[in-house]
Amino acid sequence: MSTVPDSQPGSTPSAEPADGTDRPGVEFGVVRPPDEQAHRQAVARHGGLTKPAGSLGRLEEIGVWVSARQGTCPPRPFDRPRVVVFAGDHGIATNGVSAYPSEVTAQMVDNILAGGAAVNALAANAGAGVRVVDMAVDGETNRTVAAYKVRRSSGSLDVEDALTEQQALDAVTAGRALADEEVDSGADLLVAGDMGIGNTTPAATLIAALTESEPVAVVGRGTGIDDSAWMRKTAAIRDALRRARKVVDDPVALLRTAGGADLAAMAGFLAQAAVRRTPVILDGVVVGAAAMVAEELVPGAARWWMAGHRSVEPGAALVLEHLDLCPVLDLEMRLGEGSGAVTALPVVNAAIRVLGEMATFAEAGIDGPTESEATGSSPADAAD
Ligand SMILES: Cc1cc2ncn([C@H]3O[C@H](COP(=O)(O)O)[C@@H](O)[C@H]3O)c2cc1C
Ligand SMILES: O=C(O)c1cccnc1
Repeated sequence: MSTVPDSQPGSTPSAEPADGTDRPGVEFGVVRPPDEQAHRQAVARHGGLTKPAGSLGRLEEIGVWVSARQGTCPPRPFDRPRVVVFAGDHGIATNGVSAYPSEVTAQMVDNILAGGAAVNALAANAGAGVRVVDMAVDGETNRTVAAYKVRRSSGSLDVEDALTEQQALDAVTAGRALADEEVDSGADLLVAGDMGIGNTTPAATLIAALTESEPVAVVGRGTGIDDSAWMRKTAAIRDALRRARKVVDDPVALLRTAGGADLAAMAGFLAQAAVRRTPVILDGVVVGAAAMVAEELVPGAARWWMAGHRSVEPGAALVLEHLDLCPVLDLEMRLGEGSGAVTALPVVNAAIRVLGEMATFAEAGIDGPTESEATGSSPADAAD
């Protein structure tokens, strides 16, 4: 069991400035580190299992990672993994930065609700439940889905802030509440997904701002844009970045300026998952951008996240480097929705079963390594 008690669900937004600025902030509890004792036990257990030391490669590291987050060795199979897909439109989509029209966002929300999206199939394969929330869809969704809706479409970030101050706070607070709801309902692994035409433009802008990169280093083809759309998208990132760079030290202001309600809610969700000591598998470039802001909101949160995959979007590689994360998979995926994260989940489950179910040399009556072989280090020893 964990030696550190669980943090309580999030407090309400503070009426007082929380961040040294003259405006109200959103309060998060403290992020505690993963359990070191469980980590050590898991490394030791891996060393005694009936295989040459280190032979299961990164599968060993992943099992140890889960043990340390669950505070127990061997780790438990996940009981209730949950995906929350954050849907929202972006004004910038009308500039021709996506290969698809904004109407697809609302249509895809219905598709996810009907079980027909990629994330539904991949989550079913991994035994994960899927929920979709409308943070800023430019259309009507049902009352349950829209319970946390902040506005219809976030602003066009090339010429205006994506959100007002209050909307940015409301969206981060909504994400925090959603993580609390899921954890309080028994979720023991969380995944954030994205659905929103145009959302790779704000994602790229946030990544450029936080990694001090130029637009051409972060811009990607998103849904599959052609060269002229690529140029419009790069120009939009450049224009948004001029304003975003001025607020790069203030995560809520950054989300207000160059994010959007969906990205802000994802950031609150990922930060609160860490506060609640609930492991997360990150998805691609959009979730990655939100994760980078979440780490600014709540330093140390990234220790509770693993990278499910390396999206082909160039910004995704910058996120992985910035957060020092090594992806489980590299399948040339570029979809979003949480699809890369739930594709990685069966591998994570495999790592859990290996650590929990394999026999030790002693149990199986198998000779251990000779002394010279026993000195080799195993991937499971890797620093966490
Ligand atoms: C049918 C369809 C399903 C999707 N599922 C995720 N995305 C992904 O692609 C979009 C981001 O790319 P861009 O910035 O180029 O618009 C978002 O909707 C994202 O969730 C989809 C896109 C489409 C068209
Ligand atoms: O990596 C992602 O999250 C991604 C890539 C392309 C389009 N939408 C999302």
